[in-house]
Amino acid sequence: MASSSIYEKGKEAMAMATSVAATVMLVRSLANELLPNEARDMLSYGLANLRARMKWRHSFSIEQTDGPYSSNYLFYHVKTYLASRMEAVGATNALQHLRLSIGTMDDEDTDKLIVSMEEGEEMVDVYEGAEFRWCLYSHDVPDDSIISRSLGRRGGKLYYHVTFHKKHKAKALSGYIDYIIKTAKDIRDKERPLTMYTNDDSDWTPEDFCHPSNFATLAMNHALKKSVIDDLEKFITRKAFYKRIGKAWKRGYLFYGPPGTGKSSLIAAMANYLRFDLYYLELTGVENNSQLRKLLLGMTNKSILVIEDIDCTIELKQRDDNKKKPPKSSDPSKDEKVTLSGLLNFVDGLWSTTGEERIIVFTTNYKERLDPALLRPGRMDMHVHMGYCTPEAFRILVDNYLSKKEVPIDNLSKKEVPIDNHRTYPEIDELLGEVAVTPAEMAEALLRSKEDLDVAENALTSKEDHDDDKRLDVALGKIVEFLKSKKECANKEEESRHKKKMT
Ligand SMILES: Nc1ncnc2c1ncn2[C@@H]1O[C@H](COP(=O)(O)OP(=O)(O)OP(=O)(O)O)[C@@H](O)[C@H]1O
Repeated sequence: MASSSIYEKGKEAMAMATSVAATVMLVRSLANELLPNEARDMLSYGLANLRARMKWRHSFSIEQTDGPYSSNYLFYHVKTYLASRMEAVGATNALQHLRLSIGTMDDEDTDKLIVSMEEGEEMVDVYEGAEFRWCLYSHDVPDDSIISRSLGRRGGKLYYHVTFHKKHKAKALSGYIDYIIKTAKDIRDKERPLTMYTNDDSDWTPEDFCHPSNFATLAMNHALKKSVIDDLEKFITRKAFYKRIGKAWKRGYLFYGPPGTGKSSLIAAMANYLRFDLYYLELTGVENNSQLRKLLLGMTNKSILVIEDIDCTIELKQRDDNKKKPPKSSDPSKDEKVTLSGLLNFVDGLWSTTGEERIIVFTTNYKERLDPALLRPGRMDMHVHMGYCTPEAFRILVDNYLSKKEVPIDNLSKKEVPIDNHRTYPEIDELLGEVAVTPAEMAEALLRSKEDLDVAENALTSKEDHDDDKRLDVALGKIVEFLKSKKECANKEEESRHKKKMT
């Protein structure tokens, strides 16, 4: 009985489903026959739109106000972030597929070309697998428009509207916005001009820092350069680690080597790479610990403290030797003379309370003259030897000074083609093994031969005379001559030293 009743109900349901399906098909074919094409298109567009609205249901806006930058903080961070996303896709792609445009920044004091979103344009950004649809609107949309009605009247000039799937609401409000702010801050940090400070008694004097040195142009062995970059990278990403182990978030470097080997250039490259300001501390000019304390506290975070030529600060070494003598005043921190090891202890104490990243760099031409206390583990984390010009470093200098050919890397920038090989290289490599030439001397020789070439080329008229290979032959030929004459001088000096010894 029961089974026959289930069978009957199943039959009824089948009949009902068949009739509904038949009705739907009938309505669809009637609609297809009776409705004009435009109406059919509108219907399907409306349905698609409705489906999209259901899917992209959640949204919010970030608006620009008439106030200063600080009150537009989030708006400009979003602007910077979206511009970088567009640049990441490539300007041409962006123009074609996302309808984005290239314009000048109108809200900041710069005429730098940037890719930015224009009013009414739309772009999709993907964060951790979630899609976020961004659009830029202006408050001038009429009050009765769909946008105004759905979003409410906007008080500012422009606003970004972002739409996303409802399931990504939590991700949008926490992770995504934080990510946008962090990315934009990093970009702005990179674009921020750097400052170099020097000390005058107990005050810092600022100056614009625009040293062109960077890791690409720095002539040093690749493996050593990479180890410095890796160390910096590791350091700046380890805030939590330093906090956990209760140590000041600082890193100490000692750069040593003969004059002209690039110690100052390496410091400049580090500052440009990290976008850190530089504080050049002239220790001999600091009277006592209270002045030193004031200077150290006056430093901003994300900065590099540089103390150059510490081997020359003999006075400080003597102070170190005499430091066992008791201070005159009852408050030792006030008039006690500054010493190198005292400085390091001071730095440790003061910087451990700031919780921000700081770097300290010492340079010396004579590492062997340094107080062993300075060299012991834990004082300077990395010792970097800057040496005489090697064949590897020489090739970097040749690229810096003589490379002329350029190839486009994208639509906005070009890269110079490296000069990987030349018939003079084996001879030059051999000579570099025999004579000690600093990168500074080599850079000067390359500059001289480039200038000579430029003068000679300006006097030429025929096209073939500008041949790049011939240019290189002449320039590198001069470098061979320069190295040979250096070798001759060195041999003569050696001979006369030898003669003096014999007599
Ligand atoms: N390794 C290098 N790579 C590129 N250029 C270099 C290098 N070393 C020196 N130069 C060139 O020589 C100039 C002087 O070098 P720099 O001041 O960096 O050397 P230094 O080792 O700091 O010298 P010093 O000990 O006398 O202060 C630089 O401005 C740069 O043009």
